[in-house]
Formats: sequence, C-alpha cells, structure tokens
Amino acid sequence: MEKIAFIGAGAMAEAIIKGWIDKGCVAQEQIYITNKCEQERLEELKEKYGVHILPNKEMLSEVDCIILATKPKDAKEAMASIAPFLSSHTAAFSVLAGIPIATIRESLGDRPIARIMPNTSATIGMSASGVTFNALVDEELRANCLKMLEAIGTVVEVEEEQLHAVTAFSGSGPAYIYYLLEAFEQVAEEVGLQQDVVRSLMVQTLAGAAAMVQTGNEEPAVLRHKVTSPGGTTEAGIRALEQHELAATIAACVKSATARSRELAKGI
Ligand SMILES: NC(=O)C1=CN([C@@H]2O[C@H](COP(=O)(O)OP(=O)(O)OC[C@H]3O[C@@H](n4cnc5c(N)ncnc54)[C@H](OP(=O)(O)O)[C@@H]3O)[C@@H](O)[C@H]2O)C=CC1
Ligand SMILES: O=C(O)[C@@H]1CCC=N1
Repeated sequence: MEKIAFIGAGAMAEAIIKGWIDKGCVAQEQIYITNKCEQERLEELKEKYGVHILPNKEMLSEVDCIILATKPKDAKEAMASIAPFLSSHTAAFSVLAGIPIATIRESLGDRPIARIMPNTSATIGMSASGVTFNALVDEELRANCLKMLEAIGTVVEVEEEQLHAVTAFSGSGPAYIYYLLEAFEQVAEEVGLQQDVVRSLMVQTLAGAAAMVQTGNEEPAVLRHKVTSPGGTTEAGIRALEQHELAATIAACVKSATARSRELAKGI
C-alpha cells in the first residue's frame, strides 16, 4: 500500500498515525491528511509527524486506501465530497462507530471496505481493535490490513454485527478505565493519601492485574479469590461493590454503549 489518506484528522486519526509511524509500519511520506476546515490542525499534524496535507481532492485518485475518520454524523457529507475522486480500486477503511458497510458502499460505490474499531491506545501500540471486511477485500488486502492493525496493538476479526459490542467494550473501553482511575483519585484524600500517590499505585495495580490475566494461567475469578482473605480488607471492599451493584452497572454501561452504536447507524 503506497498512499493512505485520512478523511478526518482528529483524535483517532492521530492515534493511528502516531502508532504506525513509531512502529515503522507505515512511513510518514505515505500518509495524507484532510479535514473539514481546521487548517491549523492539519499543520499541527504535519509538523508533529511529517505527514502530507492532502493538496486537493483530485489527488485522492492516486491513493490506495482512504481511512474514514470523521465523527459518524459528518460521515455522509464527507463521503459525498470525496466519492467522485476515488478510483475504483481504492480501498475504504472506516473507523466510524456504528456506520455499516452497506452505508459506506451506498456513498462510495462497490470497492473493498474494512470496518475497523480501534481505540486511542493505538498511540502507544496498545490498541485492542476489531475488524470486519466486505467480500471485495481479497486475501492480500486482508493480510495487509491485519498487519497494519497488529502494528497498533491486538486485533480480532468479527462479524459486522458484533462490531457494535466491540465498540462498546474496547472502542470506548479506555474511557471507562480512565473514569475508574479518576474515581480512585477522587477518594484518595478521604482515606489519607495524596492523589498522585494513588495514581501511581493504581496505574501499576491495573497494569499488574492485566498482565496476570494476560499470562492465561488463571481465571480472573481465581486470581480474585487469591487476593481475598476471609474476613479481610478485600472482602469488605468487594462487599461494598456488590452492595452498590457494580456488575449490574457495568452491564448497563456496555449495553447502553452497544445500543448507541446501533443508533449511530440510523442517525447518519
Ligand atoms: N476517539 C476515539 O476514542 C475513537 C473514535 N472512533 C471513531 O473515530 C471517528 C473519529 O473520532 P475522533 O477522532 O474522536 O473525532 P474528532 O472530532 O477528534 O475528529 C473528527 C475529524 O473529522 C473531520 N471532519 C468533519 N467533517 C468532515 C468532512 N466533511 N470532511 C473531512 N473531514 C471532516 C474534522 O475536521 P474539522 O476539525 O475541520 O471539522 C476532524 O478532523 C469517529 O467516527 C469515532 O466513532 C473509533 C474508535 C475510538
Ligand atoms: O464515543 C464514541 O462514539 C467513539 C467510538 C468509540 C470511542 N469513541
């Protein structure tokens, strides 16, 4: 893949660009960026990463792959504005939450399409991405796309319908973890610790617990039991989580995000 053009140059586009360049998976000269009106933002990304600003829409006929990275609500307008300039072999990758392949095909015509759901940890090569392909994606392009996603983290291939749930878990997931950290920090002083101390304790605790699960040696429930001494502190803490129905709260969070992904498809 020689030339890749990002249609939309926001947070997710930047996370992917940084991840790719740091890994050497895609070179800065291969990347073109465009947005709706924020020229300063394009200059900022050009300055930071050495990517090209797309000089004009005509140049899209030369790119091998576009990456749709606007907000879902802006996607239709963005696709309409680029469709006349794409060549028939140009692949379309989309990170748009909720927007189905069928909608992209309606706007951009028959072409290879991949829907990707990464997360912002792509910035440091730690995304957990989901992906699904349409039938026009051949083996070579599929392998290429998977390689590009592996460069920014892990990747699972799923059915298109499952991408709503992938979005709810791992697309939005970093925000849930940051929210959790904010909550830990908020209570710090009430129990006699400074916020920065709690941050360093809990970031390491999260990383350590995640790494323990990642070894695959033991189930989370088994690991949890090993921490929980009868009559001890953990038991008291978990009892409070149960009394406040944390599991039900998490279920509501994921279901609500999944439903919102479905709604986004209709809102376009
Ligand atoms: N942020 C995240 O954690 C994740 C986001 N996503 C998906 O990624 C997509 C982008 O999200 P995010 O990066 O956060 O959004 P941002 O708001 O940060 O960026 C959106 C970009 O789209 C551009 N844009 C708007 N309209 C057009 C148009 N007509 N033509 C070209 N560009 C346009 C904006 O340009 P301008 O500033 O000039 O208006 C801006 O550069 C969304 O669809 C989201 O669902 C997926 C996974 C995770
Ligand atoms: O909040 C959103 O809609 C996007 C999709 C996943 C993460 N951010």
